[in-house]
Amino acid sequence: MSDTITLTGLAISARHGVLDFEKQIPQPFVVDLSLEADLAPAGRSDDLTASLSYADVAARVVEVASEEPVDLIETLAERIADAGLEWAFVEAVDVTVRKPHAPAGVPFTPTTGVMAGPAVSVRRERRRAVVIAMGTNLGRRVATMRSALESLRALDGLDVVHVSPLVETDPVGGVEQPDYLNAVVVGFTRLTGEHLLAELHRIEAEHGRRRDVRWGARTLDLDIISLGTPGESDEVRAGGERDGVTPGAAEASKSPLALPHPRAHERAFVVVPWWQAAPWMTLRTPEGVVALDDHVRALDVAGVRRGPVWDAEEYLDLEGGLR
Ligand SMILES: Nc1ncnc2c1ncn2[C@@H]1O[C@H](COP(=O)(O)OP(=O)(O)OP(=O)(O)O)[C@@H](O)[C@H]1O
Ligand SMILES: Nc1nc2c(c(=O)[nH]1)N=C(CO)CN2
Repeated sequence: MSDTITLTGLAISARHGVLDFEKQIPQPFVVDLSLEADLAPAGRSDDLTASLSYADVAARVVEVASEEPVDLIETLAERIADAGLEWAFVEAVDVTVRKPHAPAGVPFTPTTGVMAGPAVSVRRERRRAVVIAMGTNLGRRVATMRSALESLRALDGLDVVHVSPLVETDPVGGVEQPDYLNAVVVGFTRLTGEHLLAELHRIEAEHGRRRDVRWGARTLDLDIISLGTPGESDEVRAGGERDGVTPGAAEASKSPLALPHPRAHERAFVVVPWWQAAPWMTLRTPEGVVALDDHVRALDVAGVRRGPVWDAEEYLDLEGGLR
């Protein structure tokens, strides 16, 4: 369960309802709203810009409720949920809309502690495609990969849908080190890139990851390769601060996150297992959005070999599985 910002009992006067007079004469609506987001950065920094002001949230709900009247409280709840998800930082929204004076032909009697009248509740989650690359070249590599996969599958907010076979790969990056096992998982997530990255760092740390030599040996490396669908409105493009690499960042970002991963497209140890897991996908390269299936054919894949069998077969997509 993620962190939440909750506003309870927001009292609004508005003109929604199926009956004609309801669109003429305002009546009370009471909204409960809960926004899921990662509040740890704000909690640690005590900085409002790392969060969302509940005053802004309240104002936005009033604004949405004041727009042109609709028949159903379902529609109002849907609109409020949509407005909540417009904040990039929000991962899911729970909304309850109550109509205490609803004209139902029967009076509603307030019960202690419970507001009278009809209510609807909806939950809407952000859902974006995500590609995560895994790698290890220290310790018990297969056990580490299996355990890391279990951690990813257990991560609240991430649905793992396709898992590649393990590939064994020559180390890339110039540092003398053992061969890697690599794999790629593909799925959907409601988490923001920053939140997902924080969770990946936690999983890396739980597997003994130490950050010393860049591109050096590691027990576990988890990278976000892409978030959202390349070329679509939900694609996340963010500039990283390292190297001054800005892979087409749409806006300057305070976060160290670089998306899509600026080096993934040139790394056969990422592209080959990704293609094995989900060959129909696309990726963004410096030349634009290309089909993974075309891109893999143009890549030097000499350093990538079939790896040991792991327990991921049950998640493997058959078409994209080992060939
Ligand atoms: N898309 C991303 N996925 C993972 N980490 C990222 C991403 N963008 C930026 N980072 C940041 O990069 C930092 C360094 O990551 P890491 O130590 O895994 O680098 P590396 O694996 O040695 O090199 P590379 O980034 O080339 O794979 C991380 O602390 C993380 O904050
Ligand atoms: N073959 C291979 N080489 C690498 C890898 C990796 O996962 N596989 N990761 C690196 C830094 O992320 C550096 N080099």
